[in-house]
Amino acid sequence: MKIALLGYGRMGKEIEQIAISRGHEIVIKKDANDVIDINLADVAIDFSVPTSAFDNITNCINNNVPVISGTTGWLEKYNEVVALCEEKKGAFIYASNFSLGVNIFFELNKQLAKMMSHLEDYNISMEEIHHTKKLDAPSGTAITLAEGIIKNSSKTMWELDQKTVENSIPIVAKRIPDVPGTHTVWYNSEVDTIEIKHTAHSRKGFALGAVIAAEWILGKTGVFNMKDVLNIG
Ligand SMILES: NC(=O)c1ccc[n+]([C@@H]2O[C@H](COP(=O)([O-])OP(=O)(O)OC[C@H]3O[C@@H](n4cnc5c(N)ncnc54)[C@H](O)[C@@H]3O)[C@@H](O)[C@H]2O)c1
Ligand SMILES: O=C(O)C1=N[C@H](C(=O)O)CCC1
Repeated sequence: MKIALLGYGRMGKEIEQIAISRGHEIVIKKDANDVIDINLADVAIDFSVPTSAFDNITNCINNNVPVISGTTGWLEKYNEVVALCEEKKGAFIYASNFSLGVNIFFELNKQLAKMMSHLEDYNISMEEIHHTKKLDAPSGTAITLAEGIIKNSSKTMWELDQKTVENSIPIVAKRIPDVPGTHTVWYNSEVDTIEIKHTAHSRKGFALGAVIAAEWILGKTGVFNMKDVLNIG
C-alpha cells in the first residue's frame, strides 16, 4: 500500500516504522505547510494538529483517498466530515485511540458503567496522564470514555478538573514528561473503590492500530470506527 502520512511528528514517525515493517511504502510525509499531491497515495493517515486535521481529512475525501485520522481536539467539525464523506462516497475512520488494548478498555468501561448505574453510593471520577507536549485536554480517549459512561448511566456531561454539576463526570488531566497515555476510571464509595486503568507503555500500540485500520479500509466506502475494524463490542 502507498501511504501518505499527514503529520510527521512523534506518531507519524512511529507509524512509518510499523508500516514499512508490514511491507507498505510511505509516499508522502506532510508536515505543517508542505504542499502535497494526495493522489499519489492509496490511503492517508492523519496524526497532525487539531487546527489542521479538518483540512487534511477533507482534502483526502475530496480526492477520493481513504483516510484514517487519529488527531484529537478537532471534533466540533466531525459531523461536517461525515456529511462530506457520505456525499462524495468516500472512506473515513476517526478514533481517539487506535490501540487494541484501549478499544477493549472502551467496551469494559461501558459494561462497568451499565452495572454501576443503579448503585447510588458510588462517585465516579476519571484521570488522564500524558506527556507535556500534548496540545489538548482532556485527551480524546478520556472524552470517549466519558461518552461511553454517559450513554450507559444517568451522568449527563463531563467537566475538566472540577465538578460543578451534580450529574457530571470530573476528569483530571495531568501532564508529566514522556508519559505516552494513562487513563483511569474510579467508582468510589465510603466502603470501597473500583478502578479500571489502561497504561500505554509506548506509542507502538497506537501506530499499529492505525496501520491495521488503513489496511482494513482499502476498497471500502463509508464512515467507520475501530469497533468495525477490530470486530468487537
Ligand atoms: N488516536 C490515537 O491513537 C492517538 C495516539 C497518539 C496521538 N494522537 C493524536 O495525534 C496527534 C499527533 O500527535 P503527535 O504526538 O504525533 O504530535 P506531534 O506534535 O509530534 O506531531 C504533529 C505533527 O503535525 C505537524 N503538522 C502541523 N500542521 C500540519 C499540517 N497542516 N499538516 C500536516 N502536519 C502538520 C507538526 O509539524 C508535527 O510534526 C495529536 O492530536 C494527538 O493527540 C492520537
Ligand atoms: O500523545 C497523545 O497526544 C495521545 N493522544 C490521544 C488522546 O488524546 O487520547 C491518544 C493517546 C495519546
